[in-house]
Amino acid sequence: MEGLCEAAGAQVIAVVTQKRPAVDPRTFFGEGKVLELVDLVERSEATLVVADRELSPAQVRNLERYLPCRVIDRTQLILDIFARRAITREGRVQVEMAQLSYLLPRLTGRGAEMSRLGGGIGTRGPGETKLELDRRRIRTRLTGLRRELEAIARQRATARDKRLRDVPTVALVGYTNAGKTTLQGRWVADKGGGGVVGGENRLFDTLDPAARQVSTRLGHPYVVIDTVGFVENLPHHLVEAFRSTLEEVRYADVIVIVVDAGHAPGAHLMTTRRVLADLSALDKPIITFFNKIDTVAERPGPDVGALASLYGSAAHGNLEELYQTVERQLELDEVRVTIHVREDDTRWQSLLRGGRIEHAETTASGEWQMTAVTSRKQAHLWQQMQQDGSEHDNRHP
Ligand SMILES: Nc1nc2c(ncn2[C@@H]2O[C@H](COP(=O)(O)OP(=O)(O)OP(=O)(O)O)[C@@H](O)[C@H]2O)c(=O)[nH]1
Ligand SMILES: [Mg+2]
Repeated sequence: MEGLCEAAGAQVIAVVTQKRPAVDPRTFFGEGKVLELVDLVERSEATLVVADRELSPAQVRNLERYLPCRVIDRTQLILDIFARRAITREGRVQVEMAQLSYLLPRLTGRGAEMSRLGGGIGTRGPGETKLELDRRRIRTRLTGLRRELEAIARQRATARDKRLRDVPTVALVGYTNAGKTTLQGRWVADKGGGGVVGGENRLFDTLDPAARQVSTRLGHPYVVIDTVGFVENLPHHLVEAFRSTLEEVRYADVIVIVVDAGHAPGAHLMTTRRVLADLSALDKPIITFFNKIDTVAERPGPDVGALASLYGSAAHGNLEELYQTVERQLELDEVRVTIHVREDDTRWQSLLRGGRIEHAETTASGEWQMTAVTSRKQAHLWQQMQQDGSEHDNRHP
């Protein structure tokens, strides 16, 4: 919560917690705690109170009656961060939809309600959102935004179809600030020759999934997709609005969960897996990658070790091992195969798409014997072709 506040540009003065069998339906916190808050706000001259749960509109109103400052909830805070970060049209449309859906049930139809919202955290709207829009106009706007988003989603699906036809995809997912964008940048630098894109040390730095192509040593291409970071209790409106963006994860061939090994790795891994479950993506090949290993004294730390044994395919900060695991999963890793072919049979050339001949000689029976290095997938296709055995089979794998 403190991280989220800082991401929204707020400075955290104090953290107040309360343990209670049930929330007070009127003021969320109990009466004594509210009075304690009033005192704290007055003494510290704080200008904002953020509740780490979703508040009802009535609870916000009642709290603001006591407190000499604005009161917002976790959802509003996250919406605000997203509004600041959204860059592309799709990102902006998604955030605005989420903001308006959040706002809609909170409007009472009286102008006074709306004019109470001044500037500052939790009130920012992207684009031409005007907070004085009434309900009907908000609904009309929502319909328009939904249409626009559908059109963008169609474009995205077309682009994705085109990409999927050609190359397999790896999606980097994980808690916000885990290091996904940085990892993608290094991947591209190590494998694709592209420049490194440095991630920013701030929450929800990436809102728009960026796809970048890399290739294996043998030249087989694949795409690494960076995605929006997860956080626990991601507001429902946001999950809905960002569904088309998150869809990218569902279409990936392999998912790499990036975990900051030095920062609540267990809790963040659970949150990430829960979001993946929501996206029905848990049945995909998943590789858990423990990142920022340099920040933990022991390597790997005891909890990281336990998590790693729980989620078998984990790699500890070793990038080469990660690339290899991913490429093996995509069947793009190198294998060595020995083949026997007649001189006039040229089908073997398809085996070498992106591969190379390591050794060749003529055998006593007049056949060629060759040792080829190629991808597992090509070798597999070659084997199938041999089994099909048709002389005229000139399909290109
Ligand atoms: N010490 C250390 N810091 C790292 C490592 N990888 C990334 N970082 C830092 O962690 C911060 C966050 O990195 P990003 O790559 O932006 O993280 P992200 O997961 O893309 O974050 P969001 O897009 O906000 O979800 C940046 O300041 C990085 O420099 C690492 O291996 N070690
Ligand atoms: Mg990022």
